[in-house]
Amino acid sequence: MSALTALPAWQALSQHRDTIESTHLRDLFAQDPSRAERYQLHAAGLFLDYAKNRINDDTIALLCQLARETGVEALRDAMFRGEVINNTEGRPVLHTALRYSGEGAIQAQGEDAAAEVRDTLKRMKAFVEAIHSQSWKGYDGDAFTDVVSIGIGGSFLGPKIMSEALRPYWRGDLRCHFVANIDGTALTEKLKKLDPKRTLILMSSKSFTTQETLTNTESARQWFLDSGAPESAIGQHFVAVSANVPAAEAFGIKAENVYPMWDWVGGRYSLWSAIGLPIALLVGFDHFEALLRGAEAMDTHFREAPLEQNMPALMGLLSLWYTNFFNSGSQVILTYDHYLRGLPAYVQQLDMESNGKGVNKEGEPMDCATGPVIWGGEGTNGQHAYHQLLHQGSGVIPADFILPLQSHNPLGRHHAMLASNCLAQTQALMQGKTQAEAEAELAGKGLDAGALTELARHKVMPGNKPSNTLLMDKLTPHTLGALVALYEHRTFVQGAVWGINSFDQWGVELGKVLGNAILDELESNQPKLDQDSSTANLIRMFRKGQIN
Ligand SMILES: O=P(O)(O)OC[C@H]1O[C@](O)(CO)[C@@H](O)[C@@H]1O
Repeated sequence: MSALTALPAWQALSQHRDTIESTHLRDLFAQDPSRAERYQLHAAGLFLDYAKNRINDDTIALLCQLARETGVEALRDAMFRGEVINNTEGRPVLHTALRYSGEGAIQAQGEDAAAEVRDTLKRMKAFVEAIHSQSWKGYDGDAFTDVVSIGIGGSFLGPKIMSEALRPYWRGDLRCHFVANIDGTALTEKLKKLDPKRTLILMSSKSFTTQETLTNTESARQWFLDSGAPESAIGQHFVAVSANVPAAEAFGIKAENVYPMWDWVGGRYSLWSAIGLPIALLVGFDHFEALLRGAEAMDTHFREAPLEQNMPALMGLLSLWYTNFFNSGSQVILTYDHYLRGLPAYVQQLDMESNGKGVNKEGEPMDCATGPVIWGGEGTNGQHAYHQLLHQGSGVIPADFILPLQSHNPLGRHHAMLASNCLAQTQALMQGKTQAEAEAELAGKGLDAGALTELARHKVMPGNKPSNTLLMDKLTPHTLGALVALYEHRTFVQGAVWGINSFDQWGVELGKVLGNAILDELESNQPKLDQDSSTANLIRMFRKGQIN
């Protein structure tokens, strides 16, 4: 047993689970009419109803005790102070500094991170306004109409998904096209519709070493030059965001066109930095700042609210409750808003790259599960597909339902219908359907008693399936910022309890190294194949371009 699973709170939760297991959620609601009032929270413009979780007051008390025994609050405070909590890379973790609007300093290994952020925001603002006012134009005097944003992972998902989420706020004078994959089709399909004279290429790579991003940018440069643009025009059309300014300059991007990133911001936490420039270009700098303020409001709440009333802490602890005490290997995020359809993929990267770890900070193997599989999609589409498994599958898959109360596109009864589906799903998962209810539904349909009982068995839904419901008045830059920061901190809380480093990603680095070695073999004519027999055979086929 590890120090973690031996903790008094962990042990108490293991026993408490049996108490909870013996009571159906439906009965918990029946026994306590005030349940919804007791298990709800407001923070930073968001409302969380967590009453449909398999919990009682003891569960919350024990989960908060576990957080205290594992030092979650101390680690949180150390993160905000800029201490080196990413121990394997020797770095502070300061994405919260990116949205800090105070005047004070935040020390990050001898630098004032807050001052650097303020300077960068000023530069970003000037850049965005120059493009919008058309004081910065293409080399032939044309205003920019299109931006191609090249980046991958955290340098892609945040800007893309948040831009989609803020579509109602787009200015309308610029389009943005996101290219991440090394698959040449991705870039080719985007570029073939664009006019190089009116296109700005925005390349985002914290490390400036990522194969996909470097290769896509090189190909975009070639496309630009092949169109007849002079080499001297590169400076007007290519901008980069990177923590590696010398490498960006060596690549041919002018120093004044390189916007900084810092080692103390993880890629998957970086949309608040210059990595978010595509968002600012699409919605304008005021809305980008509102996004930062929403995140900052959630930071303040996370920092100040006691654990029992702390939205990210409670969501993180509830997630851990199911992962570690109910063996739920996955969790689903269901957004009832078309603009938020990308959020599950965003949280998937955020959570799985952060908490997909098998050893703790000391490098010792974990003896309990860590990061669950995160997946999801937009309602109501999923109701006609994978919700079947949520309702009648054999495991427990906790769900987060997210619903803005007002639509940006009020259209007849659409929004009420959308909301009714969202609420009905949370209710159906919680209540389920008993054998008696299923039989009552079938009565009068002309079935004999045996057939009726048998068919009813297929219609039984166990219920007792937990969910959170997150509401906001409307999806705005502010509420979106708060929502994303909520998931960031929820991820942090789980990693802190598990005692893992949520801020490195050695697993994804392995693929990069092996990929380069195999690339050399694919492009070589030498028969030498220093690979296992399966990989060697696949390489041979690629060299031939034929499967036979
Ligand atoms: O911004 P970079 O350095 O190009 O990295 C892109 C992405 O690659 C990763 O390192 C892993 O593939 C992510 O963490 C990161 O967001």
